[in-house]
Amino acid sequence: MPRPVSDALVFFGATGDLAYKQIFPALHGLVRDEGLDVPIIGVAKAGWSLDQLTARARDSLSSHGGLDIKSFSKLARLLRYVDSDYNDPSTYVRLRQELGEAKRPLHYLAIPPSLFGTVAEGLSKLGGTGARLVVEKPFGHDRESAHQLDRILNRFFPEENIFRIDHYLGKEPVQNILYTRFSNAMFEPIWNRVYINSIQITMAEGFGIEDRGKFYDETGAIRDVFQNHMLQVLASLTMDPPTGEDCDAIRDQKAALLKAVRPLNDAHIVRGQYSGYQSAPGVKSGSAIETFVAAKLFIDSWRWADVPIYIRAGKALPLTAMEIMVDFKRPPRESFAEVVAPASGHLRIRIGPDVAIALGLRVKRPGERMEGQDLELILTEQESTSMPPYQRLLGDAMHGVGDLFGRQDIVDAQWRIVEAVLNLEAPPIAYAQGSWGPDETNQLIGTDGPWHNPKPALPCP
Ligand SMILES: NC(=O)C1=CN([C@@H]2O[C@H](COP(=O)(O)OP(=O)(O)OC[C@H]3O[C@@H](n4cnc5c(N)ncnc54)[C@H](OP(=O)(O)O)[C@@H]3O)[C@@H](O)[C@H]2O)C=CC1
Ligand SMILES: O=C1O[C@H](COP(=O)(O)O)[C@@H](O)[C@H](O)[C@H]1O
Repeated sequence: MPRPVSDALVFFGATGDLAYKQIFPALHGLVRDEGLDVPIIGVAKAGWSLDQLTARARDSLSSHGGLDIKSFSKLARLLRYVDSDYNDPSTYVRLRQELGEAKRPLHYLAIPPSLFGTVAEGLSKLGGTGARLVVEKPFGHDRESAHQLDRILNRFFPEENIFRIDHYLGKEPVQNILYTRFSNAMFEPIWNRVYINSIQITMAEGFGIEDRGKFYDETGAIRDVFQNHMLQVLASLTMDPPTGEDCDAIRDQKAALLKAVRPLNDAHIVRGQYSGYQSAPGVKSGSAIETFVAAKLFIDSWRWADVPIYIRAGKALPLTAMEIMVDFKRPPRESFAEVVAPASGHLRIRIGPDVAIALGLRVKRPGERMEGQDLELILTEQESTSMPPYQRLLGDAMHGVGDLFGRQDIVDAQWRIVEAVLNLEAPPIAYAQGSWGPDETNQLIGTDGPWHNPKPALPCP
């Protein structure tokens, strides 16, 4: 049965980094492509006016995603602003006034996670039924606080109206991992411990924490991207095929997979902090927050037993790119008496900034001798021109469609994996900005290495 469409969109965190980089472009896209025509209300406490918020939206579009004058004027007409502290009860009274006739608003919490509970409680006093709540990651600060947060949210919102957003699930190339695996019968027979040696997933960011010091210094790389984005990508890559077609078919298999991932311990993790991090505004001096994490994981299942999976994510690395490398085993003996480079046979999946799926093969070099070379067959390569993830996900949430959002048991399984490494006593290891993180990551990968370092994006033709 079609669900009613939300009749207003409220976004908390209107002056923040996420709003600037992603939310304004998504709202602009929804107005331009999907005719979004409801009040859009930003809430923050910067002391801004509506004109300042509109100017910020214009600036955001010029730098991220492009400004279409007609759509922007419509967006500007729909835009409202409430400047108030989320801890102040009058914020919600003023919000109710701005909502006017709207009865089924979508509230999007793009704010520090420590405020999710306070805002959800404030919203519950607005009255009416049918309001939806979109909650950003990280969902909670650890496993226990995620349970507590669930209890709070479930007190005020029915489960079907809660949308736990992880924008990686809205990324076209992440959806394509599942699509390619399960739409080509050739992959399933080799997608296991018999044929796969190891897997590497790297999320590299060529920039630091910029002006997000306050948020980041309460969060760190494990909570910011590893517990959510990276483990979601891992689940898409390694889960069993979905059975059934309802919206939980994929999520059920992801939950089963994540529950089989062995929890991390300190022997299987390297935490790093880039030099200079502690002088960023908002960061405490002596901070032990990690800006880099590398981990070795195992999945305790028949399919994946003993296959090491290496995940790395960090800021201030040499470039911005996300790539997966699935390293296939060599044949049981080398028939041509050659020394073959590591990862000669592989599947390389590039998630961003450009997109590619490439099959690495060893083929004969032309000539008289049976001598080979490593080549890549690029299966798909395209510029990322698809719908931006936040546009896709906010559009879905407005329509009450939850397929691409997290679920309570999945979030819990993700926290379970990282729980023991969230508060390690050993401080993070310093690494130079522009390097690939601490040298200790090479010991972590050992003979399963070397690490596959993604290359810069190819220039557009
Ligand atoms: N930035 C990113 O690239 C991404 C961020 N996210 C998630 O989005 C969320 C927000 O992150 P980000 O935008 O980077 O954070 P920022 O610190 O940049 O923004 C926080 C926002 O919350 C507002 N705020 C904080 N405290 C209060 C308060 N007491 N009352 C009113 N407003 C308040 C701030 O308003 P004011 O400026 O007025 O203080 C600001 O608008 C996080 O959960 C993060 O995990 C998810 C994906 C990507
Ligand atoms: O959630 C977050 O994601 C971004 C990276 O997102 P991407 O789509 O650009 O890969 C990261 O920079 C940020 O720290 C984190 O909060």
